[in-house]
Amino acid sequence: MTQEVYHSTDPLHLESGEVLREFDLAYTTYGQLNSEKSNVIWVIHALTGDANAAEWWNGLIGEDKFFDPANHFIICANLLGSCYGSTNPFSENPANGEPYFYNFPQVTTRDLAASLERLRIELAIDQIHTLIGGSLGGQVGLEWAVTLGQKLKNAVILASTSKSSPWVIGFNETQRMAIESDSTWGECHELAGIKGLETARAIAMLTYRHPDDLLIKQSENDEKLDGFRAASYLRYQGKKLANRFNALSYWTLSKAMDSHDLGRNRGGIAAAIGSIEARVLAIGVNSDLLFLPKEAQYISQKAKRGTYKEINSTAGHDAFLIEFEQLAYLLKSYYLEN
Ligand SMILES: CC(=O)SCCNC(=O)CCNC(=O)[C@H](O)C(C)(C)COP(=O)(O)OP(=O)(O)OC[C@H]1O[C@@H](n2cnc3c(N)ncnc32)[C@H](O)[C@@H]1OP(=O)(O)O
Ligand SMILES: N[C@@H](CCO)C(=O)O
Repeated sequence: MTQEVYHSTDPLHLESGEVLREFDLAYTTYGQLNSEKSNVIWVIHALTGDANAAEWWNGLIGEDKFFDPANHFIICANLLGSCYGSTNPFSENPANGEPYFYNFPQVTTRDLAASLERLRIELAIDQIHTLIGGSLGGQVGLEWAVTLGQKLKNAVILASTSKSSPWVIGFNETQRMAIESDSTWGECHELAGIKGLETARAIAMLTYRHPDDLLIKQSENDEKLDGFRAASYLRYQGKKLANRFNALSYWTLSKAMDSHDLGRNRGGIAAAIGSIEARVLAIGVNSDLLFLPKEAQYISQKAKRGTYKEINSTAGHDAFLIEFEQLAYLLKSYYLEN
């Protein structure tokens, strides 16, 4: 495993019209590029993930796992705006030498894909065998797949969509409202809005799970009036994220998710999906209440060479981070068929 930081001094022109004069992308690699340069697996993390894909996807990546560093060159970069080593709102703004804080520019999923493209060029990777990402990672993956053309062979898009629905945007807005209601929001330090972030994560968790999942794991054994397990679970999850993330990065990346519209300036989403040269495997989760299975099905239907497969789980949206055995099985059958 290697962990590196790519520093770009070439300005990144963002969709908003703003410019990032320079930026960093922290990235992790596992395994070696083979002599044919044909074994690249590029992983894109979700909203609060990091570049260490073999940690959070440990059932899928690692020795004797589906993506094995003995055979594959696996790479994952921390997304721009996130707080795990890439340029984010707490990074120094080269225009004034101060952290960006609330002046960090709006970044879109297309901008995030453009930053990954810079890293690909820097690493002289001419061919990506498989690009794989879930949720926000799937959105960025789709954006990148459109521009990669024949440099990409397979795009695996998990629990994601070609355009963020009003439902997704609505949930993201309630989470930002929670952050805004924190009296420390607006202050310039890493704990600004942190209590609000706890609430935001608690709201988000309800969209990442399914009612049946909570019924199985958080039901009460005794008859009580208060102190419910579901309540302590959500509070715990809020604190857990607040201990490893910050509200400004969360704000930035949730806005990026809202912005996602593969068809923007491309004649609509059907045309944009249809322009992807790679094979596309869209995987939905039957219990996903956030990114609905029909959104993944749509991607597979509009792709020139699309396949749809489904994870069966009570886990809800986050099943793509949990159901490793099914994922490995679906991937294996997909590669055998294609
Ligand atoms: C530096 C980094 O960590 S960044 C990279 C890691 N993160 C990512 O990549 C983001 C993607 N990952 C995720 O979103 C999550 O980790 C997931 C979806 C994969 C798994 O989520 P989890 O929180 O582990 O699963 P789950 O919903 O079952 O909750 C289990 C946790 O809730 C706790 N819990 C369960 N029920 C309750 C309850 N009633 N009250 C309080 N706590 C509870 C458990 O003790 C457990 O705590 P732990 O995480 O400290 O072990
Ligand atoms: N649970 C995921 C978000 C949903 O894809 C994360 O925290 O990154």
